[in-house]
Amino acid sequence: MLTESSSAVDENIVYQPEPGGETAVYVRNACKSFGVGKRRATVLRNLDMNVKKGTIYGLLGASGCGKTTLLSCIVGRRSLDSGDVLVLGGEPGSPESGIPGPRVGYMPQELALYGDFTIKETLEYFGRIYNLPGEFVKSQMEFIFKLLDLPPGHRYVKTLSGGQQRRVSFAVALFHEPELLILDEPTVGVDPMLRKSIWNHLVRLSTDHGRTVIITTHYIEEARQAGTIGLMRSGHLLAEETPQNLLVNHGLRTLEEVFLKLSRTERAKKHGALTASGRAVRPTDPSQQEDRGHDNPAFICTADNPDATSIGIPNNRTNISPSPTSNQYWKSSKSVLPRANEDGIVGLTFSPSRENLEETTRNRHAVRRLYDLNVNSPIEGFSSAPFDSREVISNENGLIKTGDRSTPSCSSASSSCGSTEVSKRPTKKRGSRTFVLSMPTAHRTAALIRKNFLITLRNIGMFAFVFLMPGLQSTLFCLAIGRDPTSLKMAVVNEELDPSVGRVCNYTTDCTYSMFSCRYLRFLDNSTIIQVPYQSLSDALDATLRGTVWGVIHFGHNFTEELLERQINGNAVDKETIQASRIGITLDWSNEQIALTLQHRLVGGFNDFNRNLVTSCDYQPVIPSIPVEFMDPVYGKKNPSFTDFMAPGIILTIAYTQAVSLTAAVFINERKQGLLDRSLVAGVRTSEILLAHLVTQFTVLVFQSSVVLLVMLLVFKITCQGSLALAMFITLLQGLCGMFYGFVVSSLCDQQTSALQLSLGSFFPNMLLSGVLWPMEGMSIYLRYLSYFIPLTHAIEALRCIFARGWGIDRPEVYWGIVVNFGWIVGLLLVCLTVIRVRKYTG
Ligand SMILES: Nc1ncnc2c1ncn2[C@@H]1O[C@H](COP(=O)(O)OP(=O)(O)OP(=O)(O)O)[C@@H](O)[C@H]1O
Repeated sequence: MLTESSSAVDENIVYQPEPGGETAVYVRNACKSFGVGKRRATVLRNLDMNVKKGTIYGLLGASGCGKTTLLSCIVGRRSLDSGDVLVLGGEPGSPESGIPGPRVGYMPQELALYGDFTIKETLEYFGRIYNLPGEFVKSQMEFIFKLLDLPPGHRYVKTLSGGQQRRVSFAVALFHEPELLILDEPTVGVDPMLRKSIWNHLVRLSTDHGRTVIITTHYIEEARQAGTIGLMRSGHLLAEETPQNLLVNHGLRTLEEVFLKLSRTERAKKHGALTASGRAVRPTDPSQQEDRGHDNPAFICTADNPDATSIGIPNNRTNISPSPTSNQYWKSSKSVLPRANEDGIVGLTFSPSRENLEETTRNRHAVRRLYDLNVNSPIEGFSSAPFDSREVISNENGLIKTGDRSTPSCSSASSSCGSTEVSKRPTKKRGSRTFVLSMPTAHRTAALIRKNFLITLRNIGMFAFVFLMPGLQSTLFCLAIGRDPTSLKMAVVNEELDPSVGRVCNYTTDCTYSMFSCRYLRFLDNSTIIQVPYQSLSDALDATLRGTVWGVIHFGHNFTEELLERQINGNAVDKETIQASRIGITLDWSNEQIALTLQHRLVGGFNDFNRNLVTSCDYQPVIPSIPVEFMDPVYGKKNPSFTDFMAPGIILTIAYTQAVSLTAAVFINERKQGLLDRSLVAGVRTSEILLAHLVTQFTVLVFQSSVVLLVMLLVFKITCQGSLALAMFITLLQGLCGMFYGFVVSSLCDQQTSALQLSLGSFFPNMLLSGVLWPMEGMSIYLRYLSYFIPLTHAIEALRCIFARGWGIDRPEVYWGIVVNFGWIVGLLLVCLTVIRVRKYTG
């Protein structure tokens, strides 16, 4: 373990570069653009960088000049459009390099910490990721807490101040004592005293322990303690020198003055070049140039000999850092022999002709061997990776060229770095080296699972969403959906009533033929219909128009007599009698469900009244019924509830949407906060992240599905005729399908808002077309075909068959629900992996 007392460090210690150092990070002709078409902005343009092992490299430059982009390419989180990066002897992502893995400590610009972790838990988490021994973790924690003056370990990260949080983030990068530290602005928000102590520690790490540090900072003067300084502007380095050399060579007192001078000189050169070439002179305000996407024609790099291509290789044995401003590359057209120039660069130049093809290929191998000797790769059998990018390119004419490394290759025509033919990376399949779904390791997967559970349980919002929401949703569904409406006011206009002649309501149940209106009203369900008496039909209709009541029940003056007449004389009665014997009902049909309920109750009430009357008069109760009888149903109940119909769809929708939103939220949050990048750079694999989330999500799903089924089946007595285990299995599968859709959403969206839009945008078509709300048989035939392609449709049908019909897995309706769900899971996983892969190489 590194200790603070390992070297007596003066507060104003200045780093002296170690002679004969090896290369830790090597960047050549790095080009990187963002966006497409007119919005394409070139951020790195033919950038060269050489970081020697055991040194501190201060990367300085104005905001937006591309520092973070460069670091993200170095740590393998982004890919260059063209050019090469070697880290600790290999391309980031290749097995030869230290990235991803414990050889590198990365502090991203974002905080990249879990707010719901304590400081101690944060360090322990990364200790588990790196598989550090417990004793080491303990002692290292003591040391780091002292060194960085961290608050007590039990404090939650989210409760710390901004500066304290950055120190914790810095502690994470230092914790496992990596060979290479990559720190993106570690001293922002840190007080001057602590800043000094951080720098002193970095110096100690490099001088006493041979660690390499790349650090970006806005505080230019603090970088005096660095061994080398790279002054960056508009995507390339203005200078790469020791601070002392920069000050002495330019005869200035501060690095800030040197930076300004170099910037002005470059601007003047560009200005001159542009004016001399007769082209329009662009504004020379540096800020304008920084922000314009750096597509300044002044960066156009032209080859001395456009027909020739050349390769420049650092010769570390001579230990001279190539400076992009100096004549760093040696060139000689038509030569095929490697030669070293005065800057220690070994160069080869090839003529790209058909005849030279064989020779060219031979020379490539020669160069590779030379490179192996010169780069001091610690890896035996150093792969062809560094040279693949320079490999021969077969163009459409069958001609072969090598990538031109001796001359900057920013494109002139398209203003885009690396867009010329020679600077493309043709033969190497970049994806194959970095995107491998390799086998997960136990320690990292366990650390990730533990972290997932801790976050879920600690965050109150998350906890409520995960554990309380499904129960609440299903309870609300059962309480709010499918129940019959109650307390519906109906106006009753009973002209039969006339107390002056003794026509009052009696409550007889005998075979009495009087006041049938009152007798009928007694059979109306009081919980559904509230009878409100009105004196006149016009008043009652007026009340309906005003929305005071849902309709009117009207009895004529001689209702009882006319009804008897109609029943006794049957077909012989006249039209007037028929009209006077009817109960006139006028309903407000603006609400179909309410009107249907009233209709059902009013007709049912008449049937009950009729049955009661004929029974009391000793007739057969079936006499007044229509001669159509519904026998016992084959499946389901005679009086089915709409809740029963909707329940399967709601259960699956809850499982699906919960999984989508949880997965998308977790991943977008992690990526936005830089947590995903930090974990991936630390060596966590995509397969481990997926597996850990799968385990966490599956556990959550089992809980959620159990709660939903419990609430629906046990508390609200939703009918389930079939196997509960099968129902549970389909519900879990649907949840997994939602989880994989959540992966797709999170891989496509960078922001929570766009994820929300995508999730909600797909939620409604899913819900409307899958038959949750209405039978699919009610849809047009074309829409029905579309709905078969929705993940919920078959699963809902399967669950309905289990619930209502008690069918098992032997039925096609049930097993199709399972098969289609599996298909969706596989399909969504493939989409997600493709999106991640595409975005890695375009972002
Ligand atoms: N994903 C992206 N898509 C489009 N443009 C991007 C993206 N990432 C960075 N950029 C642009 O690239 C340029 C360089 O950004 P970068 O973050 O590398 O700058 P920087 O030097 O680190 O700045 P700072 O010191 O402020 O952090 C900026 O103009 C930025 O807007």
